[in-house]
Amino acid sequence: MTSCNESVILVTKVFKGTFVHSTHTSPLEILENIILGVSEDGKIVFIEDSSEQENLAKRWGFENTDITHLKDWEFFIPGMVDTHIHASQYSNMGTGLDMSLLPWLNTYTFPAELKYKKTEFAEEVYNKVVKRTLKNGTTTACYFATIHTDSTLLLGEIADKIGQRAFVGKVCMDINNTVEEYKETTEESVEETKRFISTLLQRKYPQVKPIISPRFVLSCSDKLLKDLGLIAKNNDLHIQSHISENTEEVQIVKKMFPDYKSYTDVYNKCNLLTNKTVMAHGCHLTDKELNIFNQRGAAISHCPNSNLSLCSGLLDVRNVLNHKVKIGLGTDVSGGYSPSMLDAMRRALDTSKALTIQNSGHETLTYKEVFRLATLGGSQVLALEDTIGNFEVGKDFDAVLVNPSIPGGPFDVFASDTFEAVVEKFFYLGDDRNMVEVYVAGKKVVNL
Ligand SMILES: Nc1nc2[nH]cnc2c(=O)[nH]1
Ligand SMILES: [Zn+2]
Repeated sequence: MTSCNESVILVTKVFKGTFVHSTHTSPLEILENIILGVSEDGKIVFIEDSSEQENLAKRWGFENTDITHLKDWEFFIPGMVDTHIHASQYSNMGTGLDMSLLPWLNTYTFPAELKYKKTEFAEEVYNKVVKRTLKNGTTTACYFATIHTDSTLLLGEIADKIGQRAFVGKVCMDINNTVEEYKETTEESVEETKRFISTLLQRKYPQVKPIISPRFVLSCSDKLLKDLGLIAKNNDLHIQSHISENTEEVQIVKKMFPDYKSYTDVYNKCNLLTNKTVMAHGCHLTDKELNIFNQRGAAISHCPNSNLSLCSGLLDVRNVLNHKVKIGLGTDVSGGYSPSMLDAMRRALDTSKALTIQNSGHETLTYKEVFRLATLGGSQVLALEDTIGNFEVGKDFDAVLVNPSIPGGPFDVFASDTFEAVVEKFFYLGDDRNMVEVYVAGKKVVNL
């Protein structure tokens, strides 16, 4: 296929069928009878009503035989964005959820992360986590790895090779009083972070970028936090950490940092709260702290499976939205036991319904809203809204082809169903068996 007058843009893929996505004004749009074109470099060139097919074919130089027709009931959704996942905890996923956060970290998680000193171990797990999440429709993942630079670089290499869009973070921690081997000196942490960033950036992966990753306040000295804030500022980098996940953690932070006004104030004063920051959890943030998030343009990753599994808290997403703070969803593997963003959507709904049980005045989230959180919301959280999140001309084609009636699939579709009912069933009941193709920047990275 060639283009004519727009000679520099080559349309290499054309799909015809139904597209389901979110916009700022509508959490769920079902666009039927659509024709969408993707350029050689993976960008959406047009998305129009199929009645425009002939005009588009002339303008962009494609033939009828170049068009891929979606089958009955099939639809595309935007690739989902996991705004918080620990790649290194994937080997523990589905185990050890019988404790609250701090004992869980000391008993299961730090010993597990220590194993990534060996790059052979990292290689096996990181290949598996990237493949598993992609197969579940996560086209963008924001990963924590471990303190080990070489293993973390390997995670970046693997995400690039397999084709997932990713932020990759070398964990920074210079405090660990329980698993003493699993920490760095302050200098090591800073120097290795610099090495990690410069090496990863030199590799010029198109979709894999570094992210500054102080573990959380309880694992980092004041000096380390400040130095990392400076590195992020000087290099205009993304930042991720954890905040106000559990009440015990919040109390200890208060005691450790009596001169700061709040947990949020600690990160803020260290230059770690920017419009490229994503903080996981935030279950116990006050309205004052949410206002600081809003002012700084910082975002929250809501990790409802983890919040329930570790009995951390119930984040009031409606209140976060009312404060105009950017918010998306995270699996938080392995505090969360599922690698699936569909699960994150369902647990976000469960959490919102639990809040409604406690307070009938609470405005429950809808299934459409949690879909928006998993896609467009996630793109905002990672400051990628101009690149991904929904089907708009100029954005990259990150997409999942859903076949709701796949033989042997997890639910049934009836001839009497409306299209919207089938989309809703997929969100509540679907799984990776329904995700028959996955695209990142126009490239097919999963094919059943
Ligand atoms: N859920 C979760 N919370 C944390 N807080 C600090 N580290 C972690 C972690 O690995 N998982
Ligand atoms: Zn986490």
